[in-house]
Amino acid sequence: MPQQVTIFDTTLRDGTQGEGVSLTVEDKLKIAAKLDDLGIHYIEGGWPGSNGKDIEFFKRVASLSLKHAKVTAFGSTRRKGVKPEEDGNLKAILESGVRVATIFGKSWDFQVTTALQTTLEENEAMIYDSVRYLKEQGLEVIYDAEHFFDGYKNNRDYALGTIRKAEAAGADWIVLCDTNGGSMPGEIAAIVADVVASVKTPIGIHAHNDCELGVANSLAAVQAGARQVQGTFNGLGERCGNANLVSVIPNLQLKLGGYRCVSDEQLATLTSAARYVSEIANVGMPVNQPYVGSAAFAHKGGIHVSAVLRHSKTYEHIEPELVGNRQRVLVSELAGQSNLVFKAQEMNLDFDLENESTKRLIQTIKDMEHRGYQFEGADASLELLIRKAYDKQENVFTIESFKLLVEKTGDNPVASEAIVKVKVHGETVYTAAEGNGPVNALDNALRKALETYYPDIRDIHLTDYKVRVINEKDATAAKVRVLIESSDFDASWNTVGVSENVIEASWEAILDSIRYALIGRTVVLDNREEKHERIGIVNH
Ligand SMILES: CC(=O)SCCNC(=O)CCNC(=O)[C@H](O)C(C)(C)COP(=O)(O)OP(=O)(O)OC[C@H]1O[C@@H](n2cnc3c(N)ncnc32)[C@H](O)[C@@H]1OP(=O)(O)O
Ligand SMILES: CC(=O)C(=O)O
Repeated sequence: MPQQVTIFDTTLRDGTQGEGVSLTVEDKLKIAAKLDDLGIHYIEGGWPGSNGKDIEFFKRVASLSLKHAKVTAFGSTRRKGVKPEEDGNLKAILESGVRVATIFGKSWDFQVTTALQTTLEENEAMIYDSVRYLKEQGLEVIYDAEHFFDGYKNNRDYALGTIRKAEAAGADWIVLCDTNGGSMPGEIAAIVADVVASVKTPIGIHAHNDCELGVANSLAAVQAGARQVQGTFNGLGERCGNANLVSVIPNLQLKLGGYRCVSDEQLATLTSAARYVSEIANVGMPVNQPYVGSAAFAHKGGIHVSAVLRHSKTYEHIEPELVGNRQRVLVSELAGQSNLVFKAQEMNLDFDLENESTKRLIQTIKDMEHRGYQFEGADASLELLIRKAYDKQENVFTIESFKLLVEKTGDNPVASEAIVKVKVHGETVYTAAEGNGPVNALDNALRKALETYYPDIRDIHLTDYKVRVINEKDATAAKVRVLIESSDFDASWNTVGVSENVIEASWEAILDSIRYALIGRTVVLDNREEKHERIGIVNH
């Protein structure tokens, strides 16, 4: 039977102590519901003694009717010299209506005398009284032993004495915190093993990531006998963050063997849950985030791709689907034929990959990347290149010319106007449009020219625009790479343009975006609708 490890998520409390993280009550509720779906056992919703937002969260969270998770409110032990029943923090926890309280107290003698500015005995009494009081009120109590590892290293007897007070008062869990994140896995393992042998209460671990060991230290603690892991999603948290549960969970369940945190079905939603939290928290996830990042199973080197297509195990440590991720192949100057085979299959393109065009296409891609293009983030431009190489391009329009007028008069904002001359289905169309900048004006003028023929174009929007200088040493004469993301109601796609002129680079990316979007769209000619089939497509 696998050993159950309890997962305690503190994204909504410790995670919000991370720089740049600020969650509204709605954000917190959405994240709580997602964590519950994933099978997280405890969700620490916030510190009701700290602010009104957290008080509101606890009022509203009951309406979520969570299926798995217990919601817990955080707070400190009673203030020095204050009775627990008169302590504001403890009162706020009780008033929040939770059935589980998580309170932290000091384990490090130095912290007691320096930060709390009280005596070692009063600190022990603060811990005992607070846990006892909450237990008497009928709550489950998780006791977080702040700075436990630093305290243990400085004064083992005192540190152990503080958690014995929590145990004597009836704590349900004692969680050892590496609050400053400075401990090494070997130290964590040895100290946890000593604690597990010294107290009867189940032990947990709360590790911070200051030495990039939050996950490693959590695993070491579990192997030494801890049965609860506290952490946050995507490692959000103060300074360098907390142990990243998104890595802790699959490591425990898929790697260490013998541990279980959530069901296999729930584990298969890990990637979408991590991405959801990243979206709601508005904190981007690194593409190379283990297990769930978009590059976690992305292969770029031709040799790797060739092997992975023969068997994914050659370059993948797990099947990505176990955590809800997927294999990807990137096409770049490091690509070989295998990268294109994969891409063509992924894009459902039907052409003979054995012919000479494939080799020429790879060379074209390598030459273009040398000139500054980057296709790994521009799948739509890549698809157009592949189609062109195999003569499977739908040339729905050609640009004859464009003109731009950028004018600044007096204190007025700069005005931009574009005129484009486009040949579409044999007809020449002139259009003019204004925009909030020259690129926007061009985009608007092109759409205006095409929308009579392709009414769907109104649903397409430019959703992201990035410019990168690619040979900085030439200053204003440097080349720029423009990456554009566009979307409609169903999908989003990325295109690239490169030039020494930012407008030309943008124009190239816009044209690719619109050309890609119009593949297979319905065209209106003489008030008749004609459905254009996507050519070169295999239907599976
Ligand atoms: C390791 C952790 O992550 S702990 C969590 C840290 N997170 C936060 O602090 C976020 C929320 N905090 C807050 O909103 C505020 O700090 C509050 C409301 C809790 C307290 O605000 P204030 O009353 O203005 O106190 P302030 O923040 O300046 O100082 C902390 C006080 O808490 C006391 N304190 C610190 N730890 C503890 C503890 N474990 N038990 C009891 N008291 C404690 C300090 O001694 C100090 O009190 P003192 O000045 O009487 O000595
Ligand atoms: C309790 C807590 O958040 C810490 O010690 O890091």
